[in-house]
Amino acid sequence: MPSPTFKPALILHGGAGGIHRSTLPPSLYAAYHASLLSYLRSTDELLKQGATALDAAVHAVSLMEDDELFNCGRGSVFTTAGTIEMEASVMVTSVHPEHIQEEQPGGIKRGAGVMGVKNVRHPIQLARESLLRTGYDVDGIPNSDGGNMHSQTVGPFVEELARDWGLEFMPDEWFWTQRRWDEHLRGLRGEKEAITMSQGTVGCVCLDQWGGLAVATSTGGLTNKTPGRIGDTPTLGAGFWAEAFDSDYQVATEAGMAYRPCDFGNRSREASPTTTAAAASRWYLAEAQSLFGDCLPSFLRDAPPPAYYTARPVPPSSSYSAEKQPAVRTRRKAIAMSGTGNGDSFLRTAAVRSAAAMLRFSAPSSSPMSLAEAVTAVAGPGGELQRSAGRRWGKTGEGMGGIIGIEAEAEQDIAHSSTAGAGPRCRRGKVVFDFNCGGMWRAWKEEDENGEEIERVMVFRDEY
Ligand SMILES: NC(=O)C[C@H](N)C(=O)O
Repeated sequence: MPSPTFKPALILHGGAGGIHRSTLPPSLYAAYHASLLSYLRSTDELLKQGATALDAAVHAVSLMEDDELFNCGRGSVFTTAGTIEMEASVMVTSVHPEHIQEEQPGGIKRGAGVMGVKNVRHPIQLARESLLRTGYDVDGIPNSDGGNMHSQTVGPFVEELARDWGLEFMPDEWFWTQRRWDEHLRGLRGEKEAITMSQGTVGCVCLDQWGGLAVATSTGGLTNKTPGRIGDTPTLGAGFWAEAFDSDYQVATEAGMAYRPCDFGNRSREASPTTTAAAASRWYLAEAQSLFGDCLPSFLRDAPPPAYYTARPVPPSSSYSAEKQPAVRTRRKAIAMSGTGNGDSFLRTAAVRSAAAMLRFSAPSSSPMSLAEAVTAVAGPGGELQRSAGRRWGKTGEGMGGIIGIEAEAEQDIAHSSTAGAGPRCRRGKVVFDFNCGGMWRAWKEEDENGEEIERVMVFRDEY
């Protein structure tokens, strides 16, 4: 286990949709606010006591599954047939490369989704068990945990597993709520909702003290969905995602090396061009050109360096003195996201993995994207989700939604530096979110740059 050097961070969402000031009564706002604040605080407390990101995120979502305000667990919406079919998922990653594979709970499978679930009180706990029980240990030796290596499993088969694994079951009446039933009936009659809360999926993203990130998401789906419909919530890359990647780069200057601080893509603190990865690629290309000259194929001999992601370049040859050798920095980034909204649109756009890919493949370049920018590009106003609705935007609910996430970063010297192996330098996570519709219920906690704790609960862009 790496040392506990990260400041925990977390964000919850309680759904996004056509929520407007004029139709949101103060009493309903107060109820959501109180629930979200209390779950935020108890989850934060767990993280501070040393819980893993996975356990903390599952804790938060379990609380929301019991709270009928939210569209998950008790309080789930109904299908056209008047049944409840729930979906949930979890995924983990870590800022530490060795942590994810070897030691982080869930590191083997990384992500798991369950769908078409009935009567399981906490579908999120079923998703957690599905993640942790793999049938094998990290070395591939079979064990008897009763699990398998599948990433997605469906009811009623997954309910059998839930029984075997000792999860709690509840009768239909537990899940039935008047509010959702009325919504179901109004929907069948073709009446419009004043507040389209049926999109109230819940999600939680946590960063723990060890640099572990986890996302947990749970939903009843969309009001009056067709029985058997599978949404984005249990589908990897559509409604949830977590991944980590190295953006290695070399820093070489005449005088030695330059250090680029961890900046989460904040343009106002952008490093100078001489310290960017693009500069490093140029440096390597120049080296290759001078060493191999005409032996290089013409596209490499004459071409400018690529602006896209490249594999880690080989360190320079031994003909260079120690002073002139560049420092090799590894900036490892870990991200996790949870989406909420029209799941069919999230599926069609592979929404959260698209955001992750934007970030991953824009680095290292002279202008790597931050997670905030990628989330906005997908779920912000005018973003990929909204565009995917075409002329149906605003009419069918298509494209509507929001995404929450956390980006964490650690920077290490891995060669040619007196601090090589000194461990990660940056130990904060950055909470991000955006949405393209009236509102998104969300609550978050993080540390600002001065170490001050920020605690917020909001639904609109501005305070209620
Ligand atoms: N409430 C939601 O966010 C709905 C969910 N994304 C779905 O389409 O199943």
